[in-house]
Amino acid sequence: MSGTKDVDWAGAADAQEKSLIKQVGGLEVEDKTDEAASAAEQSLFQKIIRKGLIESTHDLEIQRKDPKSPLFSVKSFEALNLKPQLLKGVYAMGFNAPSKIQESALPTLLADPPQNMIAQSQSGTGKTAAFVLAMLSRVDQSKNYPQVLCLSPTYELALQTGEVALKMSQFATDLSLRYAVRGEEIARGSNITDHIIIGTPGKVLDWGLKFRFFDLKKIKVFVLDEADVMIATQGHQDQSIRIQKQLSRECQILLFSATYDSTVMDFAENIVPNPVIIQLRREEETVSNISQYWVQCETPELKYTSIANIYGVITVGQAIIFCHTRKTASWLAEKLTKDGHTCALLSGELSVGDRIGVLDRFRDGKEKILITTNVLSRGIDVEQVTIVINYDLPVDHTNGKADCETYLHRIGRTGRFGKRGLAINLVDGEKSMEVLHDIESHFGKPIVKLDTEDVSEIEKLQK
Ligand SMILES: Nc1ncnc2c1ncn2[C@@H]1O[C@H](COP(=O)(O)OP(=O)(O)OP(=O)(O)O)[C@@H](O)[C@H]1O
Repeated sequence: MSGTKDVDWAGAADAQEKSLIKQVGGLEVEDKTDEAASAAEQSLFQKIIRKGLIESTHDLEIQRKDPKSPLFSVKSFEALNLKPQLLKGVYAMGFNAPSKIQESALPTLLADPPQNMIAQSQSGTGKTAAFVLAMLSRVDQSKNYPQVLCLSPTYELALQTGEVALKMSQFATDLSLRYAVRGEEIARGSNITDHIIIGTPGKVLDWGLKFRFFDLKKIKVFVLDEADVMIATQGHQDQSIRIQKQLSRECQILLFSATYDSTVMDFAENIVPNPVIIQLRREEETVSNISQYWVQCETPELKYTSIANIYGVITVGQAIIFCHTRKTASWLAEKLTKDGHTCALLSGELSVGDRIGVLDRFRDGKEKILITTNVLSRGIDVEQVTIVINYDLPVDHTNGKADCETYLHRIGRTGRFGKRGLAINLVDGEKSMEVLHDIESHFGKPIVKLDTEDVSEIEKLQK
């Protein structure tokens, strides 16, 4: 899948540069965190930057409503009795064997009589591929009306799912798909003849209920994708429920989510009657292979000096620096660039396409330092990052307390795949010292003080 080719990176950098010059008048830190990237944008960004399947060694938890029904899982796609064209499509996508969640979900997804399902596993574990395969398998091509309906939270996410469906059905040429998203129009009084509809809740409601372009009662499979993102959008929850109420009692209802908090669960149980629930626990991340340090520096200037000192002494592969606000991030990028470092700046005001462009350049090693706000702490996977610097420690913006989960996500960007990584935290006062102590006691691993004025101390970092 592309998404990077149209990116005008230089243009984006120029635009950032201009806004940076406009914005940055002094050193005072703007009290605005970078929350601009919505849940849907984050999800899209992660999907696009992901290079493949995230393998998990963690166990699945499966709850069945019917304890008598045997639970089985498959180790191969052949065992699923798929239509030959679909099996061919799956292999053409480079899938050799089902992923962990697919092993257990697919037999249930394809079972007869159909069963409802709620499935949760972290982003990238193969959920989309699983439900798309179920969607495609249930279509009866001899009937020219919509039989499968998939709701996505946004236009872009709907298109992503559609692309997977198109690839997987590349050999099933008589299967057709239609997007129900903004910009797609149909003449009044028409009937949709495509087998599959993928769309956003508002448009689907219009097409199905208001204009009756298709019959919701004839839908055999109803998929709610990215339920966690869906409920984060005002109105989507109600629209989804209104659609669900129109479906026949036999319709198979499937709900997928990357997270599993109580709001998602409440929504899921409200909309999916009598489901099989499959959960893949998130891989525990640890800080065990990351050396953590902290540096006392009371002012932004001193924070800058300590970064410069570290760079002056040791050879750093690639680094990510996390700031609390866009303004600080812009200021730091400008200052480091002036001092001859090649830096990239990534923050929430960039479009998803521009963010991908910045990240691609960093991955290719065109810049050695990536400065960012929280936008990036999840989902990025750059193998060569050897050092993470918390220019500002992560705090929960609602109460100002240590945000340990974000800390783990941030420093988890280094020391991946068992390699040793380095995390340096800049502490600029009592408040951030408190935050540091909270993080230290949360993970139960010491964060060691580092004097960046002392060359021999910095040299030790490399050993
Ligand atoms: N069985 C498989 N073998 C190899 N690669 C796979 C397999 N299933 C999915 N993939 C690939 O792994 C990546 C992640 O899969 P997918 O998008 O289905 O995950 P997801 O759990 O739906 O993620 P999200 O929650 O972000 O929607 C994709 O690039 C997909 O092509």
